[in-house]
Amino acid sequence: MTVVMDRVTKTYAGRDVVADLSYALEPGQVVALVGHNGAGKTTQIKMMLGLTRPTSGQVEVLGARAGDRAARRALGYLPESVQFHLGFSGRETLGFYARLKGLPARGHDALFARVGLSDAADRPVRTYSKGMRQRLGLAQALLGRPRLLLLDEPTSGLDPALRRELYGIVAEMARQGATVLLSSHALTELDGHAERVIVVNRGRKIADGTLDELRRLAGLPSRLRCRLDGAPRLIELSEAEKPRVLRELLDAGASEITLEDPSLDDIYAHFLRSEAA
Ligand SMILES: Nc1ncnc2c1ncn2[C@@H]1O[C@H](COP(=O)(O)OP(=O)(O)OP(=O)(O)O)[C@@H](O)[C@H]1O
Repeated sequence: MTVVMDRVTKTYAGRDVVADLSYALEPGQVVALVGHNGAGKTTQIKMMLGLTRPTSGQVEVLGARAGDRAARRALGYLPESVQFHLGFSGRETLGFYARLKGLPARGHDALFARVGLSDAADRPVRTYSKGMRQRLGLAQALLGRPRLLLLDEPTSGLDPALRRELYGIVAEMARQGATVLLSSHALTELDGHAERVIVVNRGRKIADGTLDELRRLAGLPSRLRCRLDGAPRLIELSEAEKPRVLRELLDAGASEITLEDPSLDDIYAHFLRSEAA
């Protein structure tokens, strides 16, 4: 296991911002930690980094207690908002972080190429767009080929092309055996990018599984629209009813049939609702 959270609670000013939370992350997994603002995602990441200790429970990273030297060196972290020295070039910035990780300051051309910054490496960060700064942040997180990559809201504010690229890099890291944990506000954009989703609300885990499993668990109906006898029809139907209803509609001569599965936002809202109930 890359990460083991074992009955972890973190209390700030008498309030549990992470409450009795347990899960384990495996090598090669891309896992999304999904929850509203204040759900406790960053606090969990901070405990994995060893920046703060759990009030109770254990956080284990790569077989050691979170924050131990060996675990820290095998970790890559991209904070939610990256701030760099604007006067440094990209290359100087990466060199600085490499030294902090105990790596040589130079010789990171492959990393610049990987994040698409080869041509800008020697320009000051001041001249970088938001997307370019995020790429530099990602390059910093990838230094030293981490076995655990923690990305806090990595796609917020990114355009779709850059988002796709980021997910491409994430998939490649996972193929090479790294565990990637991404935190996110929304399920929607994770479709196809995270094989497992952990939904947290007010510090508690309320769902954990693949998107298909969460879809099944939520059991929300799909919406079928069609035209039957000249009139538009809208039918809500469960997964199990789909084949029968479709057959009957086709037999009855329905046309313009479209089937809309519940969106990931619907599923997310369902879990939040069921927790509040
Ligand atoms: N050092 C701290 N002292 C007191 N309260 C804190 C501290 N750090 C976080 N909190 C509180 O803990 C709760 C969880 O915060 P956290 O940053 O983990 O949430 P999050 O899910 O990452 O949210 P966001 O998406 O806004 O980053 C919030 O209510 C926050 O105000």
